[in-house]
Amino acid sequence: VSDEEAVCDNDGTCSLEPLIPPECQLVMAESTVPNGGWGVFTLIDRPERGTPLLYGDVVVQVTDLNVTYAVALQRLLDEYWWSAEETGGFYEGQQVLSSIPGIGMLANGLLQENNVLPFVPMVDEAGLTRTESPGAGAITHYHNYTWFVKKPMVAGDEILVNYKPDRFPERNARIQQSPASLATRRPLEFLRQHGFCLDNVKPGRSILPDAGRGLFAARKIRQGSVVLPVPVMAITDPRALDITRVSKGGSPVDHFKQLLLNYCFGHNESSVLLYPYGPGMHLVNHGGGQYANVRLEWDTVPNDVSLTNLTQWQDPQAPRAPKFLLKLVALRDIAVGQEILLDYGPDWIEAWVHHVETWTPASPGKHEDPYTPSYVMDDVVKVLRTQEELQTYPYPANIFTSCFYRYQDFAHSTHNADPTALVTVQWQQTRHTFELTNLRPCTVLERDESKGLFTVRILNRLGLSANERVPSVHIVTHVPRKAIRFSDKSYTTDQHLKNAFRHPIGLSDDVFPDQWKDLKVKDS
Ligand SMILES: C[S@@+](CC[C@H](N)C(=O)[O-])C[C@H]1O[C@@H](n2cnc3c(N)ncnc32)[C@H](O)[C@@H]1O
Repeated sequence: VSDEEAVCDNDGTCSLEPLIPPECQLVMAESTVPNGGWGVFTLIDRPERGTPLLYGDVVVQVTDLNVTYAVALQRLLDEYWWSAEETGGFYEGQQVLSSIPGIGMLANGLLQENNVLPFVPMVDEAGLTRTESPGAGAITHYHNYTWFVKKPMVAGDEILVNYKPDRFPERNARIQQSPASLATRRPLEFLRQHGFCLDNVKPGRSILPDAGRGLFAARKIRQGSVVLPVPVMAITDPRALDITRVSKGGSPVDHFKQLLLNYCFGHNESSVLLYPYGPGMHLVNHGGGQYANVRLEWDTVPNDVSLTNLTQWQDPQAPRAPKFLLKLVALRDIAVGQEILLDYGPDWIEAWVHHVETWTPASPGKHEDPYTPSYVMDDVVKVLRTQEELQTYPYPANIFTSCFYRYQDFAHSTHNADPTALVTVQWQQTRHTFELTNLRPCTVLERDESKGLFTVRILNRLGLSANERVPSVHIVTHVPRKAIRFSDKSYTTDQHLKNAFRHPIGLSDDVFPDQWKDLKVKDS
């Protein structure tokens, strides 16, 4: 097998280029974990703890999954999704799951053997405000979820993330939990020959109006070469991404689509959606005609997989789904810093044009009660208001305050047999205090201006485990400003806007497998 392929210049001159650019530092290749599917490997030594592995992942928050049709994404649910406790998405809805389609989905895990650790995602609307942009609510606000080296690695090592045993019972049952006997390193020659480079690109703010973030070339990319591998996972019924909100009386009040739909591939003659995973693809925007500089093509063609088989693979008991691998290929030379653009196809363009023509901005709200996202409040509000002050000077109705507080660190010392007793403790920072799972609603009772410290009342939120729930009135003193944040109330962020754009990316007719075109009108 050759590790070189012909790459051609615009004038038609062809030369042999290695498949992996010599500067490449991270690749996707077959995992060393038995039944592990794809894995991620470093091509360089990484001796320093705390250094970033790659650019950060986007996180897509999925709220209140449709229970009737969720079976159509059973594989994703069982094997690939993370708890919103990890990503801070828990306030988005009543039940929230986080998809981390970059390293979070691609890398494998071996219980405590992880060599990378993620740090909190950034959250912002990438300039697409609900009062100005038809793109508002069409992109995820959660991004730059970066994985950092936890244990020094040498070139060839597989990247392993931490799957908590209770998080992926199905996946953990599938993979062997015997790290001592497992070699999690591959020879560099193998990785260079069979791997796909993951760091040809990097994220940035798109050059296109209303598009949000985008993906850019991190090095010169030659015409015909692979920009990114794009493994995909099938969602066998698009209704799995329908959200039906039910009124208190029990009747449906709202039909809406999950934001995740905008990150899927689809075809108008098929009910199958393909959800890409691995870093990068989620940030590739649409550029039509001459603006497109990449196309998608199959690396591993799923020709022998019928729609029936595809549906059966959703069953967690069925053998592992076959690898469906697309790749983004450069249509021409792409210079460093150029945005990577893919033609999303005529259906997407038509839907977007219609959306822009019919879109109306969200009303800015009542004068005294304007909408302001929590991250803007965190930037601008320096003096936090007490409960008493809020009576006269309320915050915008869409936000509330949250505190980083790990009750289990104090539960022992504050235990009181009387569940109605008032308990007061002094805030202390422990090793895990600033993990997002410890963010919980709180109200500010007092402010000590001179010391910049606050006294707060700690409250409970959905999703907290029993040992994290405060039983009674729980007051914490000496809380620093950095431990208090603004949070958005459930269902108020842009991804819940009723007029937000929803449409999958179109896979072209020749790429979308014929055997999955179940909606195709048959020639008589
Ligand atoms: C796969 S995402 C691309 C990444 C996205 N821009 C982000 O910031 O997360 C697809 C969504 O990006 C936006 N988008 C992509 N191309 C666009 C374009 N040419 N013009 C406007 N919006 C675009 C649309 O909201 C679309 O549904």
